[in-house]
Amino acid sequence: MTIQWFPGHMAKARREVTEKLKLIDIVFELVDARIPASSRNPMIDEIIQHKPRLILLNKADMADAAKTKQWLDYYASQGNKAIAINAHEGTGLTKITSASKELLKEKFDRMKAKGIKPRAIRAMIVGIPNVGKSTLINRLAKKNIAKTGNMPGVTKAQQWIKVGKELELLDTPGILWPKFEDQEVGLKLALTGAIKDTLLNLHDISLYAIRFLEKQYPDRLQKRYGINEIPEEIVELFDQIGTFRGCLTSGAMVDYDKTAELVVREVRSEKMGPLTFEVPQDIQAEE
Ligand SMILES: Nc1nc2c(ncn2[C@@H]2O[C@H](COP(=O)(O)OP(=O)(O)OP(=O)(O)O)[C@@H](O)[C@H]2O)c(=O)[nH]1
Repeated sequence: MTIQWFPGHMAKARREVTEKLKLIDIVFELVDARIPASSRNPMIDEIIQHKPRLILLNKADMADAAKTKQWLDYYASQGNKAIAINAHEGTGLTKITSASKELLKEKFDRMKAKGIKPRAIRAMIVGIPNVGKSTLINRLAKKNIAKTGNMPGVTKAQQWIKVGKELELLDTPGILWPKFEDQEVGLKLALTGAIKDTLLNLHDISLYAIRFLEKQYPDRLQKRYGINEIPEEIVELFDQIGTFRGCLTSGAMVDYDKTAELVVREVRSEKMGPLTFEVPQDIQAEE
């Protein structure tokens, strides 16, 4: 599902997350490991304020492992705890509870010192559309969905999911909007499936993908499309790809629409191998 965001939707989404923050100890901020910066909500720090946060780099199976490591090191250097996960297969999920405990140690120690009975850590997942929130919730839930509607201050019944003995997760995630203002961010979001193709020109997306592969993973581009030497002219490159893969019109000319669609589909579908579209240096350069 991809939402069309308007100011009214954004305000409502923000309100819903803010409301639920009162119920939880920690936010699990889900981002796409292929675009950890571009898949964040631009106002996330302002929205969650000082609430402890665990960053989860999801879809790590589709990302370049060496670059995921760079991101994890970067977050650590910023004093943020982050974990790479694959919600689809369930990889990395066992670390979520231990990392949450570590982040909340002081708070829970203080509660203990005041004589408050130990309880499970309460968390909620937030993230932009399609980042894998429902997949993660379902993975963590297994069959342990418990209804606990009578918590103080809760008007609407909240469903809590028990994840082992030490963690409880709100069953509805906070859906926040992605960044829109930056053209490059938009292209990355489209390439990873976070926003609809129809919102951007398919040729622009494929051009971005090709330029990216040419720069970062030229060997994969060459191998996949039988290219000996990458030509300087992008049209020639499209011609070679289209010819190699049989994306032709009835008159045996290269069909650029089909070629663009093929490239975008293959970059998205892991046919090119795991890819990461941005590294921490990109955002550090902006800062
Ligand atoms: N390869 C891979 N795919 C994943 C992973 N997590 C989720 N997906 C896929 O990503 C797509 C979106 O996942 P959802 O769980 O529906 O995402 P969501 O954030 O709940 O989406 P919205 O309902 O739009 O907010 C689905 O096709 C999932 O199968 C992962 O770790 N690896």
